[in-house]
Order: sequence, then structure tokens, then C-alpha cells
Amino acid sequence: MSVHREEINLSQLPHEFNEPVQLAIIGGTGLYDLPNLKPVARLTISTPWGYPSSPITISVTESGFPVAFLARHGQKHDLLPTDVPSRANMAALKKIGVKAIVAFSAVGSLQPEIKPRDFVIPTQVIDRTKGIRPSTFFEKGFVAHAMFGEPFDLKLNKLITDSFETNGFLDQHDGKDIPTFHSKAKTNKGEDLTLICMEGPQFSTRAESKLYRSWGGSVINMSCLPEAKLAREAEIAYQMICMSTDYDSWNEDEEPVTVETVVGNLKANSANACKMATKLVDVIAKEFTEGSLGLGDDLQGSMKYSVSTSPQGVKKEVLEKMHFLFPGYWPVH
Ligand SMILES: CSC[C@H]1O[C@H](OP(=O)(O)O)[C@H](O)[C@@H]1O
Ligand SMILES: Nc1ncnc2[nH]cnc12
Repeated sequence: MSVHREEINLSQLPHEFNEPVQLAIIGGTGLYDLPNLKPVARLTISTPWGYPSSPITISVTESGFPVAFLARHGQKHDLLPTDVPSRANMAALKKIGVKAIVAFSAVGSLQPEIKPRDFVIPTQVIDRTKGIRPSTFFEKGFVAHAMFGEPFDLKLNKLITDSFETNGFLDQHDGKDIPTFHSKAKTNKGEDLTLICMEGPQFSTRAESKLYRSWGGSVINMSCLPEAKLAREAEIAYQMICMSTDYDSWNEDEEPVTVETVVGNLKANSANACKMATKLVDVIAKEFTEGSLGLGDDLQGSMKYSVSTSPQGVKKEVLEKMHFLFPGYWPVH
């Protein structure tokens, strides 16, 4: 894609960082780094589920708060949505201490009021992936079930929504309308904003797009799942921020979405996404250092008690894998 920022020489950064990193930003299409922060380390982390999409860059804010950044499709965007190694991504972020993730994504709009270049903070998701993406850390011989009724973290959602409550934060580009920030609290009379996550890589047919509208879908992408499910299993608070790039294929009066339309709106979106990410890092860093929300704290320990299999007799190799994510849970007998 033509929206990559100038390459910084990240490879010369230290390959270790010895403090816990509580916050991570995942960049999607159009967001490949955090240009306003100072990078201090670049980590290549091997996990029992392979390597993440890209090395993880650790940057620090002016006050020294560390933030991890991961490019979902790789630094050169060479991973299809189906091939994103989400288990490795979540496991690596967990390993470095991450308790909260803000994930950016380019989406199609399924509603006329969500214009291309608007931003949307979804509260619900419908899974239209095809079951070909590994979507759990658990496996035969060690069964567990995570809650997912609220797929996004409500505290993180509120913190983000409150940060962009007043209009005018997002910049207009090329004389187009000022983008709107859509949230459940603000713009939709308290109704959920529902993200449809499809398999791709082809876009939807007109019939599918209309079907998703009839289901109450607000926006559509190919990336939220299994990322959000695995974040939940890893006990990490997760919220996606969607950047609208097109009207998908439902509108009879418009040409169905093409990559050209998406890329055309991405430049404007990525400038706003960077601006938003910079502000959010400050807000969330302040919350972690001075606040009382306890981001991610309610999830800590949740998986320990969600296992159905009796730990006695579980294969040692399986438990060792699990201990990469959850050291100290389910002692080996
Ligand atoms: C390039 S259009 C389709 C592509 O864009 C979105 O990627 P991401 O969520 O990583 O921003 C969408 O999910 C598709 O993968
Ligand atoms: N219309 C669309 N469908 C799926 N993913 C998208 N990402 C951006 N636009 C999209």
C-alpha cells in the first residue's frame, strides 16, 4: 500500500526491554508505526504459537511510559487477514506485560451516516470468518471457555469515547467533510455499534452486504476476529477503533468497494489515526499511572477458573505451553 511512512532504522534498536509494558497499539491497514513517540527497543519474541506479525517496537512517552506497537499485517503489509498469526501476536504482547490493547482497523461502512473517513468505536461483533483461523489457545486435552458476551472492554471503550467526546478533534483532508467519531454513547441513541468480521480477502457481494445491514451491522472488516477472542483468553483488555474507508457493496447507487477507494481514504485516515493514537497513549498512560480504573484488572485470573478439564493427567507439553501465557496457573503434577 502506498501509505507507509518513511522507514526509520529500527533494526539498530536494542533487542531487549526489561520493564513491563502495559499498553499496546495494534496498527492495521494504513498505520504501521507511532511516529510521535520515541522508539527505544525492538523485540523479536518467539512464542509456542510461532512469531508475531512483526517485531514489536517499544516506544516511550515524554514522561517515560512504555508502549508496544505491532503491525498486524507485518511492517510491509505482506500478511493476508487469514494469515495474521493472532495467537503469536497476543501471546507475545502478554509475555511483555500488556494489560490493555487498542487496535486500529480500516473498515467498510454499512450505514449511510457512517461516512468514509469517519471513526467508529464498536461495542459488538458478529463472526463471519470461516473457521480456518486458529481462534483459541486451548486444545484437545485442555478445554476452557472464555466469556465473550461483551467482546470489547467496557472501561477501555469508555475511556476512549470520553477522550473524543467533543467534535473537532479529527482533521478534515482535501476539502472533504470533518470526520465524525461514532460511539454507542454519543451518536446512536444507546444502540450497539456492531462490527461484522468476514474472512476475505475478497470483499462482500451486494447480497451479503445487504444481509449484514439487515442484521444491524454498522461496519465491516476482516481483522477483529480472532484477535479480540484471543485477547480475552489472554486476559488482556481489548478495544478496536475502526476507520471507515468505503460504503462496502450495499448501495445500489454506488460502485461496490475497491482497494482504490480504500487506499484513497486511507491517507486521511492514517493522519487522524496517528493523532488519535498519540492522544490515547497519553490518556491511557495517565490512567495506568494515576487513575483508579484498574484497566484489565477484572480479567486477571479469569481463565484460571474457566477450565473444564481436570488438570490432573493433562499432558505436560500442553501445560507448559499454557504457562507461557499464564505462569503459575494449573500446577504440573
Ligand atoms: C485493504 S482493505 C481490507 C483490509 O483492511 C482492513 O485491515 P485492518 O483491519 O488490518 O486495518 C480489513 O480488515 C482488511 O484486512
Ligand atoms: N468493505 C470492506 N469490507 C471488509 N473489510 C474492509 N476494510 C475496509 N473496507 C472493507
